[in-house]
Amino acid sequence: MERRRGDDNKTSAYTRIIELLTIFLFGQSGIFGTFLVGKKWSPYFKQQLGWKNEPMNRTLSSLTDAYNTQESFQFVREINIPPLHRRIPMNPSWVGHNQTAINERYETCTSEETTCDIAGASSSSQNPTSPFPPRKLFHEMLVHPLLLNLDPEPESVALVMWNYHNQGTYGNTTLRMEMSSLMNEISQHKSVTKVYIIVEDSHSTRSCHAAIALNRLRHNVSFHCIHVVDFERQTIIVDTVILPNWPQNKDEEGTEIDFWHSRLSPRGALVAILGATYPLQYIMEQREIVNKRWHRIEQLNNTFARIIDYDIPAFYYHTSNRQQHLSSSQSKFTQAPSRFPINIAVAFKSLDGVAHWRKNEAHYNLAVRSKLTLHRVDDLGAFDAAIMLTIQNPPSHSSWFFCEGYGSDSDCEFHGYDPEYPNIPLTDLYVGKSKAGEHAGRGVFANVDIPSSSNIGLETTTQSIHFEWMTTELHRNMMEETPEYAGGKAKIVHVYAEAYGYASSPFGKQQETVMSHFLTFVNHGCNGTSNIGERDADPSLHTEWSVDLQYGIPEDLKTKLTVPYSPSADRDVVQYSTNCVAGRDIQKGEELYDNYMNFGGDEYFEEMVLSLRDECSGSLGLVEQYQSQLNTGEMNRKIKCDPVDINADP
Ligand SMILES: C[S@@+](CC[C@H](N)C(=O)[O-])C[C@H]1O[C@@H](n2cnc3c(N)ncnc32)[C@H](O)[C@@H]1O
Repeated sequence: MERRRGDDNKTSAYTRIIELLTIFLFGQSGIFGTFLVGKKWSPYFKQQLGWKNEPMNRTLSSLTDAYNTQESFQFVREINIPPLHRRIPMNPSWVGHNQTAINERYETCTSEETTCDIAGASSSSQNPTSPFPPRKLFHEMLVHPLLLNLDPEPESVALVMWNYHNQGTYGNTTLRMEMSSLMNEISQHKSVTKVYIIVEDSHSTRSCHAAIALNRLRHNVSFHCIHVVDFERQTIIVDTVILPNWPQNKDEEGTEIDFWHSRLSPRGALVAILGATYPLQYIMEQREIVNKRWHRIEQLNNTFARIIDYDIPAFYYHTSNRQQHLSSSQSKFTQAPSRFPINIAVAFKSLDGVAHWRKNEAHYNLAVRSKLTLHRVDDLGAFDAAIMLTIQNPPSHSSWFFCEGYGSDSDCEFHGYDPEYPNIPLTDLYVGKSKAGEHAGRGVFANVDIPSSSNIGLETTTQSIHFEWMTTELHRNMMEETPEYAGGKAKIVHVYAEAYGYASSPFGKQQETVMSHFLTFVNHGCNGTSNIGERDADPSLHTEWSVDLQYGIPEDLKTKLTVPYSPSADRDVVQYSTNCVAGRDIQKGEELYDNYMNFGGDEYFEEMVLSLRDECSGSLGLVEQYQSQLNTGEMNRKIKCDPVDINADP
C-alpha cells in the first residue's frame, strides 16, 4: 500500500502549532528546528523544510522493484550503458504505482520457462494494460534519434515489418501493436508525410490496416501498407528505412541490406537492430555471437558512409528462479538476449547526418520542440535531449569488440593505454621564450630527459575544450556578420579556438579542440623538425615546404575517419585531437615542437600550410598578430592575456 507523507507523524494540533511557531521564529533552518524541538518532532520538521526523505525512498524502492535488481544494475555498469532507466519514472503510468499488477506479474514470472522479458518480445509484454513501458520506450529510442538527425529532414519512411514472423515470437495482435506504436512515434515528426509499412503476407496486411484504422495518427501523414513485392516493383525511394528486426533469415549475405541501401535517397539513413549486447566476459566466451554481430556490421560497412551504434537498455523483471539461473555463466548467457541491452545501428549514406548526430543538448532540445508534434506530456516518455547525448558515443563494449577483433591499430589508438609507454607530466615541463624565432612568443621546454614514445601530459587530455561543429560554425558566422560581437571578447574565443585549437572533421564537419593547459604553447617545428606529435608519425614526410598544394591534402594528413565503423575513434575523438607523444628522445632543456601541418583540419589545410610557410620565414604568426593588436588596442584595457613572464627563468 502506498504510504502517504505524514502518515506516521501524527502529531497533535498543539505540537504542530509549537513547531510552526518555531519555524516562524527561526526561519527555515533545519538545524535550529531540530535542536529546539528535539528528536521526536524532527521528521515533521524535515517535511516542513522540504527534506522529502520518505517520498524519495519510496521512488527509489519502487524503481528497483519494478525494473532492476542490484545485479542488473551491476551488468549495466559493466557494459557502460547510459543510465536511461533512471529517467523512465518521469512517466507515472509506467512506474510502480500499480503494485498489484507488479505482484501479478511477479507470479507469472516464477516458472522456469518464462523469460519474463519486458523489452517488447515476450508474450507477457503483450498485455496492453501492463504497467511497464517497454514497447514505447523501445520504439522512441529506435525512431527519434535517427529521424531527428537527418539533413535534410526526412519526408518518407519505410517501416519494414516483413521479417517479424521469421522471429517466431509475434502473433498478429503483437504485430499490430508493434506497428501502431512505431507509426505513432514516426507520425510525431512534422517533416514526415509518407510512411510505407512493408509487409509480406495477407495477415500482416490486415494487421497493418487495423493499426492505421485504430490509431489516431497525424492527418497529414499518409500511411501505406505495401507488400514487399510491390515495394520492389514500384522502385520507391525513401529517406529513412527502419528495420525493427535484423532480417536474419533472409539475408546472411547482405543482399537485403544492399537492397535497402539502394532504396534510400542520397542523404538518407537506415536504423536496424543488431541484437542484444553482452558484458565483456560473455563476449570472450561466446565468440560466435560476436562474429555474428560483426557480420551484420560488415554488411552495413560495405555500402554505407558511416555507422554508429548505441544501446537501449532492456528491462527485465527479477524473479527468484532467475537467481538460480544466474548460478552458471552459461545460463546467464542463454538468458541474455532478453535481459541485456539491445544494440542498434544507424547507417548513414552521407556524412552529413553524422555531423548532426553530434549536436549539443540545446540543439536537441530545440529539435525536439520544433520538429516533433507533441500534444501530451507523455508523448515522449524516455527520449529527450539529455538521453540523446548519452547515446552519441557508441558503448564501450562496441569499442572493445571492434578493437580486440577487427579494427586496425590506427582506429584503436586510444582503446586503452599501453602501460609500456611512460608519461611525462606537466610538472616536468616549463614555459619560456621560444627559440623558434624572434616572433615565436612562448614555447614549452623539457625539464627532464624524455624518452622517445613517452606520452606527454597524459593526465591533462581529459581537460581539453571541445567545440562541436555547430558551435564552431555559429561562432564563425557571428564573427563575420556581427561586428560588435566580433570586436568584443568573442575575439579572444576566436583566437583561442582558431590559433590554439586543432581543427578536424572526423564526422564530416569541422570541430575544434583546444588544450586547456600550457601545452597549448608548444610551437611548430619548421622543416619537419617537430619532436612530439601523433604516435609513430614521421614529421619529415610532409613539411610546409614539401607538400604540393595543387594535389590537395595528402591522405595520411586527412582528419576524416577513413573507415565507416570506428566505435573506438568515435568514443575518443576529443583525446584523439589533443594527445601527444615524444617522437624521439628529447634532452632536458630542449624545446618541444609539434607538427602543425593538419591543425587546420581538412577545411583549412591550405591556409594552415601557407601561414606556416610565413611563420617559418620569420613573419608574425596568428597569435603574435592578435597579441600585438590587443597590446595596442582597446581590448588590452579589459583583458589581460599574457599569463606568463616569457623571459623569466624556469
Ligand atoms: C598554438 S600557438 C603557440 C604558442 C605561442 N607561441 C604563444 O606564445 O602563445 C601558435 C602560434 O605560435 C606562433 N608560432 C608557432 N610556431 C612558430 C614558429 N615555428 N615560428 C614562429 N612562430 C610560431 C604563431 O604565432 C602561432 O600562431
